Amino acid sequence: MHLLELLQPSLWNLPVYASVAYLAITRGLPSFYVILPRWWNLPLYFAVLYLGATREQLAEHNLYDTYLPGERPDISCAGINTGARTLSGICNSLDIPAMGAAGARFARFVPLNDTYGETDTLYTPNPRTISQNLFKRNKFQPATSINNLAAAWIQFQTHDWFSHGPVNDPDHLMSFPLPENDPLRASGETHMTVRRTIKETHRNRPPTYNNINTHWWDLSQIYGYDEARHATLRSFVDGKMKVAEDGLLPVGPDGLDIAGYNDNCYPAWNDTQLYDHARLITTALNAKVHTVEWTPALLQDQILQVAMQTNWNGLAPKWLRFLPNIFGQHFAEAYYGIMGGKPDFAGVPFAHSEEFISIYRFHSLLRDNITIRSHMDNSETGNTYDIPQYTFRGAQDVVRGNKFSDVVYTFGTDNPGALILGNYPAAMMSLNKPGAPYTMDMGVIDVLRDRERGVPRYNEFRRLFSLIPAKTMDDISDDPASVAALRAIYGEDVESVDLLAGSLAESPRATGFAFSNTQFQVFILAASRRLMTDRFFTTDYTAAVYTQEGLDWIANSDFRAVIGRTVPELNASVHSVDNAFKPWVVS
Ligand code: HEM
Repeated sequence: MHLLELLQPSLWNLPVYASVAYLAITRGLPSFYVILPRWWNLPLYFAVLYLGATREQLAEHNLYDTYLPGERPDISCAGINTGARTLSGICNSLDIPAMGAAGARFARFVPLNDTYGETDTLYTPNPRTISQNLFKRNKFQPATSINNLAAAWIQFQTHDWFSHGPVNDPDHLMSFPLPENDPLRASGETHMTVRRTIKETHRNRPPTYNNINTHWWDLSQIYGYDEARHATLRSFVDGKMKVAEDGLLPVGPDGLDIAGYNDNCYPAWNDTQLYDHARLITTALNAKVHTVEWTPALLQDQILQVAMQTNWNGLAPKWLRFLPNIFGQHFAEAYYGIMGGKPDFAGVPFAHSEEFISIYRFHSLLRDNITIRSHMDNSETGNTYDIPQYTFRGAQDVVRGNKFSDVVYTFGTDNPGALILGNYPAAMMSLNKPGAPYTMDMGVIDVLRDRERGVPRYNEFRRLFSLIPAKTMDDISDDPASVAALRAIYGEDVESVDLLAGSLAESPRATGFAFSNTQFQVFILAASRRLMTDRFFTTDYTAAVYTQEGLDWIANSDFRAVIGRTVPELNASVHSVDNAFKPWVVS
């Protein structure tokens, strides 16, 4: 039996302070690390320290490189402008130039031996039953603490961080029988088939998967990550990206957006210099908005507010920042903030991981429909879009068929869906993606991808992330209906609960948290790491590289300012809240 399981019954019930004392003693005081259920009940600064200690613990136990020594491509940075982000992400690290580049393998946050894809259990329990009986939304349940911009924002970020590629493997399929009572059987279908993810296989170790995007937080979803694509995005005048005549993103022949950016105050600079600096500055501002605004909106707790501000700005007040650091790297990260500090790889090259992707399976955020309302008086304009109408090429109809200010206002005042069981939009379960060979049940696909890629199921995942595993279904959730729903699928077999199912069911959650504590554990590790490992957020976060104007621009902007600048009509609405991702006060 695992040590954590032995501890569980007493820990779950003991008051939190007794748990701290008990675990500090049993684990040995020097590490200061304790696994705390309900850590959010700790006093503010104790909780922040606890999160810091957790991050160190996770960095020690949960980082696994998928490259063996000598396997990374040998790349030279000679002749490359290392003062700017490269398109493909090479030469961010000057020591390991191929680190984090487009096409590099995903890393893992769990030991490699635990990452063999599932075989015997791949279709058990039946993914379609999980999708239809456990995930599917009957009635929309809103996440009332955030607005729909928060949902749009996170999909935008994930498209920067990772992609397994637009096309899956046509030669390797996953296929399983539809449940007996499945409505699809009425049309003669007996099985559901999904293409496998394209992978690399290796002798005597698990397969690996490649990120076709760069791993760096570099806005590659806007700027592109290969020459051919990039050439179509740039205007090559004054460092600007292309925008359409109406000021919106240009549209490609496939009916999908192409991205853009503007602004210029250095007239002597050529197009490339302007472009390189604009990209650095915009990218850092994007990272700041995510760190100190999006995250505290999703995780509305004062502890997170302080923790995320600490990541970006550090705990030290301005007038005490001159003090030299005599305590080392970890102290510096907390005292001065990560930005502009020394890089910290925790001994493992940076890459996003499969486990990181899995915790962002947030499709339940999506609304069944978007009803556009006027930013002038909140009245409905008469245009409503359901999921098939607002996704893929349909997004153009929403953005171009309405006043842009009304669209952004609607997103600012609508809630997305809550990340709980029974709230996954039904339309996402019969999704027709342009070019895809079959209709997709995204609930099925979310489950199958994790099983296929060897992301551990919920309970094992918790163990591997130093969390106390559930002993019975009742330990997963305080909500009897959620527990009953899990039992109806998984019986008493708590080990078979899928990661997404357990995460959506999990409660209690930290005060104000939109997602589970299990997902949050991954978040603690990944959110800091993508800043700490990036040269342009650490060593080279300087006026010499960014310009002082650039650093000031980042320091003085927030997402409300970005929206107010871009859509001035919304300046008042967006400033009706202290965080642009919280529901705006209606006009
Ligand atoms: C606008 C509506 C959306 C549509 C149409 C959509 C569609 C898709 C599709 C087609 C896939 C790939 C399926 C496959 O593996 O074969 C996918 C994957 C994924 N989606 Fe969405 N999605 C949407 C919104 C979101 C949102 C709001 C999030 C929030 C974070 C999200 C997170 C993810 C993640 C994490 C993956 C896995 C990516 C990977 O395996 O590389 N999606 N989605």
